Amino acid sequence: MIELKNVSKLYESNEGNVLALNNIDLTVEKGDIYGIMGLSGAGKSTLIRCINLLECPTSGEVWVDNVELTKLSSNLLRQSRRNMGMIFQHYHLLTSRNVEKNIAYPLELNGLPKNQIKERVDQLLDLVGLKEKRSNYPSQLSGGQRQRIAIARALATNPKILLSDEATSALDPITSRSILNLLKEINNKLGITIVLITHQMEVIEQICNKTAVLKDGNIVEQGLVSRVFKAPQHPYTKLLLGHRDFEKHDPISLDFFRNVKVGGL
Ligand SMILES: Nc1ncnc2c1ncn2[C@@H]1O[C@H](COP(=O)(O)OP(=O)(O)OP(=O)(O)O)[C@@H](O)[C@H]1O
Repeated sequence: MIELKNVSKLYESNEGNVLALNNIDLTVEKGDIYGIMGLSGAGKSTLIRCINLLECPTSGEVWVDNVELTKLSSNLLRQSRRNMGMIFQHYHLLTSRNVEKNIAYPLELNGLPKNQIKERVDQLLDLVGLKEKRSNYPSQLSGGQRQRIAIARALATNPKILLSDEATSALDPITSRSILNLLKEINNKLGITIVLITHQMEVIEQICNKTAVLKDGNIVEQGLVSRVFKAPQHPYTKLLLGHRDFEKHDPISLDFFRNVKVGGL
């Protein structure tokens, strides 16, 4: 279980301060696929990076499986992070290593013997359906294949939690769907809890069971996806979902809508 308690993040700089997260309370239960949605600048990346403390909250507590990460020494934090894999919009694969070596990388860092690394890499290649690409380099793969390898690498150390930072945003709709299906399969088969951030409401609808809507660093609504999508309570959620329906059902009008300045409507 992941719990954020009263988490705030203030970025301070000479250009001015930005309160990216404002008193966030969030609980993700074991086995959830929890989707955090919001527009650009809402604070999504900051929030997901606070879960594994890639970003340190200015105040508040982060708990994972009853351990308060915000209190851990850097050594213990490093160990705790092994329980959390992460995938990114632009994959972050190592270009000088082939597929096999990319997946093996975290296992090498953990000092696993070579024969066990090979066995684990084989299992993971099987899971993501890319056995035949084991000798290829990232530059020789499509975006969808790169993301599959990034997922395999993120799962190499058997994490209990997978964090997904806009993992399908750079992909076409069909490839995006296949990656989301893979994430769902991983959640089902391996019981891995997934937290994802996205600005695409269809991603939430396709695989998440719970969601939170983030606006200007505040969670304005959270709950079961089935409830939030059917009966949104907050005006901002209604606006986001209303726009999605508009996009889905009326693409011709949308072209017009895109060209109209909001202030001029
Ligand atoms: N390192 C930083 N220093 C200062 N301000 C930052 C920093 N990182 C993010 N911010 C600001 O914090 C706010 C939230 O940013 P964040 O990247 O978390 O939003 P986001 O919802 O992930 O946006 P996007 O979808 O565009 O990636 C923004 O106003 C951003 O400019």
